[in-house]
Amino acid sequence: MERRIKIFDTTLRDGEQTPGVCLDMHEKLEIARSLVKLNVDIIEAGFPIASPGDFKGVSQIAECIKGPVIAGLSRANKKDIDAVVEALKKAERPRVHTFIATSDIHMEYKLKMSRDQVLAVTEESVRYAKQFIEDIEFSAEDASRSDWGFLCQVYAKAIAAGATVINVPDTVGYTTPDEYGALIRHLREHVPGIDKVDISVHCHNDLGLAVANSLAAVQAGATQVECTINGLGERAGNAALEELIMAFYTRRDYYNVTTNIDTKQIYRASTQVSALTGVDVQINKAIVGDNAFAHESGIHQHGVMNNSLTYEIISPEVIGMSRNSIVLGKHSGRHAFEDRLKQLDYNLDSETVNILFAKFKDLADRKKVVFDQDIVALIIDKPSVHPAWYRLVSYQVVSGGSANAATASVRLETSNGITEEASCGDGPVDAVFKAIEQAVGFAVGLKDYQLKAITAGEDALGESTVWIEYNGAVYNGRGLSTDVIEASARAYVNAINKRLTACGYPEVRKAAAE
Ligand SMILES: CC(=O)SCCNC(=O)CCNC(=O)[C@H](O)C(C)(C)COP(=O)(O)OP(=O)(O)OC[C@H]1O[C@@H](n2cnc3c(N)ncnc32)[C@H](O)[C@@H]1OP(=O)(O)O
Ligand SMILES: CC(C)C(=O)C(=O)O
Repeated sequence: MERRIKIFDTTLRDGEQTPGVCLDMHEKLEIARSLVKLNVDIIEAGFPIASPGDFKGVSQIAECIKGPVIAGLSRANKKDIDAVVEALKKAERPRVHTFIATSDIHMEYKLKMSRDQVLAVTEESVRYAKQFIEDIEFSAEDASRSDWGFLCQVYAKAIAAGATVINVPDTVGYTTPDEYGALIRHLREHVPGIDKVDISVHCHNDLGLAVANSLAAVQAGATQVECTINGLGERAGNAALEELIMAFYTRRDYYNVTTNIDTKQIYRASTQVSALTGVDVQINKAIVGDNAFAHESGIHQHGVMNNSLTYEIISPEVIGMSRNSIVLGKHSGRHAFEDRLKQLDYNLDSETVNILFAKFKDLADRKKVVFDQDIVALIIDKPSVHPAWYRLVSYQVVSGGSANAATASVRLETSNGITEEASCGDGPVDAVFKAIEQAVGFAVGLKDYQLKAITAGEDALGESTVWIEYNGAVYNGRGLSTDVIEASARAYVNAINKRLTACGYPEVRKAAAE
């Protein structure tokens, strides 16, 4: 009989640990809603003790998102556990996820604790959390590099103290499929009470083995898999949700397991997470990369024309990707546009549809064909996601001549009216950024800048992502336009708005004045 594997999504916690990724509360809620559509079993919403923003993100998700279990991460101490319990107060199905490292190297150099101390802290923290919340997940950080005998003792203590899930992380992506499978089997044979709890796996991708290791663990009896959309996460990332799910789906004959995931939501979730985090999906990425269903060579094309199964093991419709990518143009009407939104599974209120339709018409005027990706980009770019402090009204640039010098002027709208500034720069984008910086009146702290085309063709929609840094925190902004300078300016203003929303205007002004 097929076993059902629980899917624990940690895009909003471990995924957010991806360098350069910083999601605000609105973005976290948008992603959480997509995770509900995907039908994941557990959403790890964040690490509440980490920052007030993280706390707020977890509590908002706990309040607004119904259906999946909502988990919050804590170290193995009372202060962290209290923060999780408080943040999850309004959750329908709360879970405390507490962890402590068990490898000799982590215990000696990081925690400076003996094995006996770690055993005692494991028991205390699980017992403490259990007073408030029934569902407790315990993780032995760096489990794959821990002594197996000691690991069995730690998990036995956690289960005796009330853990409902024990997680076996490959924290540094060190293990191999055979070794990890053997570890899971060893735990199943040697940890008292393990048959009463879920066995979870959490794999990092440092050697590119996160998905392979997770699959081997499932074959060895793991019942829950932790993963992220697009494989985001600390360093090389975590096991990618879309790869795991499609491996289970496509090779059901081999793995003999099922999940509750609605595979048709995969492409949408991947696109959304990529846009909101500013982390591109590599073109040859399995399942969701641009080339995943592209056939370049003649022999392959010939085979696919005769029968797509010759070279396609998954059909793109299964992950919610439309085969017919040319859809709408400037002569399309509102009915066709609304119909397309529904096909893409966006059920938006009529006011949002009105705004999007106007943007679509504007885009269609500048672009011959509007692809599904363009429409999704417009939806993700919708203004309600971030309260705007500044709005780009217009800009002008003169560039060329010696040493790429350029001058730019910008007009920004604020609640106090219009502000206008001009500046020189090292090229048009630099000049526009400097003019915007002058208009807002404080040092913005540009950290990184990226520009890409959403679809192919000379009239493609350009997408710019800008990362700025303030007080150690990084904020990313995104801008869309068929004009790449305008896209860049919009992204810059968007990042500034996010930074102001996170830390408030007066504080920024004060810091700039000091
Ligand atoms: C493998 C993982 O992905 S684990 C999750 C990693 N994620 C993050 O760290 C992101 C969020 N982290 C943070 O914001 C901060 O690190 C905080 C708020 C958690 C802690 O900040 P600080 O108090 O400034 O401590 P700092 O991060 O410098 O050091 C970690 C401390 O926690 C201790 N610690 C680490 N893991 C654990 C644990 N599981 N249980 C108990 N204590 C722990 C360390 O020994 C160190 O203690 P010390 O201050 O007594 O030396
Ligand atoms: C907290 C644990 C699960 C973790 O993220 C890791 O070990 O990688």
